[in-house]
Amino acid sequence: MNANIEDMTPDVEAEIARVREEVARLHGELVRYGLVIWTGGNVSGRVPGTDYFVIKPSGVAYDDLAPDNMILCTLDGEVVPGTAGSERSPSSDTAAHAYVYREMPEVGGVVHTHSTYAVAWAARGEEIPCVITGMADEFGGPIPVGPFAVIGDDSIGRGIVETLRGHRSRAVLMQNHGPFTIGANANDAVKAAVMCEDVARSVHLAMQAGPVVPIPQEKIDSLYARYQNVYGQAGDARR
Ligand SMILES: O=C(CO)[C@@H](O)[C@@H](O)COP(=O)(O)O
Repeated sequence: MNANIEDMTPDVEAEIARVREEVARLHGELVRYGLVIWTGGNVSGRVPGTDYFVIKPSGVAYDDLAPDNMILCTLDGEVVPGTAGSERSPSSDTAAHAYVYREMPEVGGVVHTHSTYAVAWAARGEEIPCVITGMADEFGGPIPVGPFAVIGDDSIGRGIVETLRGHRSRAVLMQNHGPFTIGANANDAVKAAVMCEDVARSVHLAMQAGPVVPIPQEKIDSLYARYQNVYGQAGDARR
């Protein structure tokens, strides 16, 4: 894997700069939607057409995140030396994000949060059943639970990939930990994190008051197909 900054073309440098800006800015969306407490969450974005991704430094306050302190990594999860931000330690979940990018080439963004309701489902090790139309739209079925995995190596990444590969859901609740989401790009993965917490909260509240009503599978399928293919504006990127 080429990690030599001297070999980067101006086009690659421009893409890295774009992804640095996007990833830094999207951490603000985690705060805006109330998905993170203190520094407990991270966003990364693949640099399209390269073997790099950008992720935040570990344990740095969200207010202090900026394009130049985002960290450029190879798909092996190694920091690219000599690049902006490389003097800092990358996110604790860097190996997990790297594993997902290596194993799922269609994924362009990965997000992790400790959002309250999704973490509560993860603590119970219980998947979120698909009982509201907004969930059928976005996730096409239940949000599954992934295995318990230690933090710091690629165990979490392996759990994410084994749970989400071939699954409609772009969110997984890693047991006893919390949600990880994937997307076509970092913005798409942040959207999945926002929607995951929203449905985790709604379904949790519904279940406190009594049994929930299942949606027939064929209705879930048609809601999912409509939302993925028709919803929004004709010119919009669907994913
Ligand atoms: O989940 C954990 C640790 O439990 C981490 O992802 C979270 O605290 C964020 O860590 P980073 O600041 O990204 O290193």
